[in-house]
Amino acid sequence: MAQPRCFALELPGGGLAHFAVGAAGSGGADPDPDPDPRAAALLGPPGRSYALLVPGAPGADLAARVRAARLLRRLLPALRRGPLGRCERLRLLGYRPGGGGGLQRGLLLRDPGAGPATRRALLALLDSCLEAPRPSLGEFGGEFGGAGLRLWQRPWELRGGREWRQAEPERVVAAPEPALHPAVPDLPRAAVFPHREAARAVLEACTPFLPAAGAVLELVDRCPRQLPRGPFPVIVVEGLDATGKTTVTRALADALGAALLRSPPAGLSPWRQAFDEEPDMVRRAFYSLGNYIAASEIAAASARAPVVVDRFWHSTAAYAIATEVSGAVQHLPPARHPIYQWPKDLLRPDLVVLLTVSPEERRERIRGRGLERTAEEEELEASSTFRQKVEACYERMEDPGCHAVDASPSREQVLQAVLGLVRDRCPQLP
Ligand SMILES: Nc1ncnc2c1ncn2[C@@H]1O[C@H](COP(=O)(O)OP(=O)(O)O)[C@@H](O)[C@H]1O
Ligand SMILES: Nc1ccn([C@@H]2O[C@H](COP(=O)(O)OP(=O)(O)O)[C@@H](O)[C@H]2O)c(=O)n1
Repeated sequence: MAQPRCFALELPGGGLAHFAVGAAGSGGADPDPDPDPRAAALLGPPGRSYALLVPGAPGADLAARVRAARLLRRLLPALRRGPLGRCERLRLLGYRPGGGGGLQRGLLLRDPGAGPATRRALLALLDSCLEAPRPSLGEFGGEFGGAGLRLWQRPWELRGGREWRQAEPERVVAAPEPALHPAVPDLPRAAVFPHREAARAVLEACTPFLPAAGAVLELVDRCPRQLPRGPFPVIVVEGLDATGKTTVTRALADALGAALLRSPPAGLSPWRQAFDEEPDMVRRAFYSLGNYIAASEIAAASARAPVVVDRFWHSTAAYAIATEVSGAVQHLPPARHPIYQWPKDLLRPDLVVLLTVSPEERRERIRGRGLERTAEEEELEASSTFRQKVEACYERMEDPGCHAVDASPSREQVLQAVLGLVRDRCPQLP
């Protein structure tokens, strides 16, 4: 019997509901336990739901994983148009219990009207995906019977390469919530790269279709792997957008007579937008390599003076984990998990300051700054769950950890608080 396919469905408001399709998910005493009622409410009548998933690829096949990630990103605009635009979209992750077989990333589309137009639009979307592998499409349904609501899923299959038919229904049953979020084992390959080579390999796989990848690889390959850093301290300032990083780093650099650097470094600015439009896996590889290029500049500068850095590896890791791990804070990898460990081949700062302000103060400062916001900043604004996950990841970082500083007071008070921390933690400062 094929192993059950399990799914993690991100619920409105940030929870997660797990269910299985095919063989009984739990394998427990009752062969057909009904799924989590929160999932059942989103899968069963009166509306109609569809699972649109991009096939996973084994970890080693980077080109296939990049292709799959780009395919899903390419589908998103079409999912906001016509009948599909009227559907509720919820993040859906397909996985095998115990790992293996590659994660399937995608969406659950909930059509409240349960009309045929949605199904037609989805099959037309699949027809437009000419390159292999195509996304998979499963349609959910259910019947009320003596034992209550019985849910099933029927995959759509292309018969003879030209006719879409529905396969036999498979039961939707309960599945136990795994100890770790199903995306966590994949993080070191997909988003939080443990060393330069892991990030480099992703951009290498992009060079056939993304010229910017070749340009960034050229820059990072000029950076020596062994970095003789100087005697002066390296201080990183981290925090959510609009917490005051730019303001604090400038004032701190002035006060210390320090060099002021940032990651990604200015030299990567010509390609940043191109990567921000790529899927998360590619985007995170870009920012990871940006950290290695910035490290080269930091090492050189630390021979001459203290160095202050605006964002570094903690930004890359915190945003990557908070993005990849669906659900809420409780679904993140627990504190002490290795994913929060600083990469062994990346220059390690002497102090990391984490600026924190209340959501209200942050909103006020964003308004005051008046600049347009990136999609990620919009997400931070729209989703308190995402923001809480980023903050929780920052707090779980280790070796070095982040030292939180309340950045709500006046600019001068915040600067004095940071200077006090620097003097405590960087005794080598002249
Ligand atoms: N301590 C502070 N009190 C009030 N406003 C501040 C303070 N620090 C920064 N700001 C303002 O908040 C906005 C965001 O600050 P900025 O330094 O750009 O944050 P970040 O670099 O973290 O996005 C700017 O308009 C800045 O002038
Ligand atoms: N070292 C870094 C810096 C930024 N980033 C990503 O880039 C986003 C915005 O960076 P930014 O420099 O524009 O943010 P601000 O400093 O303008 O607030 C962050 O939220 C991260 O997702 C990263 O992953 N790693």
